[in-house]
Amino acid sequence: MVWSGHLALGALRAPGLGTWPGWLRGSGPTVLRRLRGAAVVRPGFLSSVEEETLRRELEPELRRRRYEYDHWDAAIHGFRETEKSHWSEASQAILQRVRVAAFPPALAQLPMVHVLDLHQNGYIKPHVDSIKFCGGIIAGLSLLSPSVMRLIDTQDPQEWLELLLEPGSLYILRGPARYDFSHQILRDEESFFGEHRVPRGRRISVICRSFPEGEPGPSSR
Ligand SMILES: O=C(O)CCC(=O)C(=O)O
Ligand SMILES: [Fe+2]
Ligand SMILES: [Mn+2]
Repeated sequence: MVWSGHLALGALRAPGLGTWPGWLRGSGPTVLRRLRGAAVVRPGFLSSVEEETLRRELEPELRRRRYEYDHWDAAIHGFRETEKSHWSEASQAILQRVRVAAFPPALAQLPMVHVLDLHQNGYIKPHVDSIKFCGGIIAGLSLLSPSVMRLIDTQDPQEWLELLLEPGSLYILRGPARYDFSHQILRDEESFFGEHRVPRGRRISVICRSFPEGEPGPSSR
């Protein structure tokens, strides 16, 4: 049995089941309890002006690169990416909002922001971010296309949670959602949230991460 929010007809955004909002659906009450506060989606985190600000800043940098398909063992297929440290003032203000929303004030964060452009036929296979390069918190903005992120318990594949990521949404993975579950972005053919088809177009994500634990943090942050 699948526990989920109840989707309004014709709309992806949905009222929740109890205290669980409709942009999360999972295999059962256990997974919902375990990941409460650990896997978070905030739909409409960005205003349409903010979305456009990020898109316009990123588009010229991304367009210079080619989509990559040929890494047979890589988690991500059909993508181009960049690590970006210099941002316009308007974008810095947006990223600052993300940092405040996702990270406790004292936690060291990676200064470079990861920008990932997934082609409409691109997808991300299940993986857990390497603890060498990423600390305990991952926070991602989604632009352009909706998508479904699926989390699966690495010890028990029957336990899963799906996040509906609309353009302008912010997701946060921490604690068990970051370490005990793999995450993936479904390819277009498999992109459903419950019975609702979520057509996958090109998607840009802007991802902030905390500093790897046990690594010396950057001195001036
Ligand atoms: O595109 C995203 O939101 C997630 C990307 C991801 O999982 C990664 O780069 O490790
Ligand atoms: Fe990842
Ligand atoms: Mn990556």
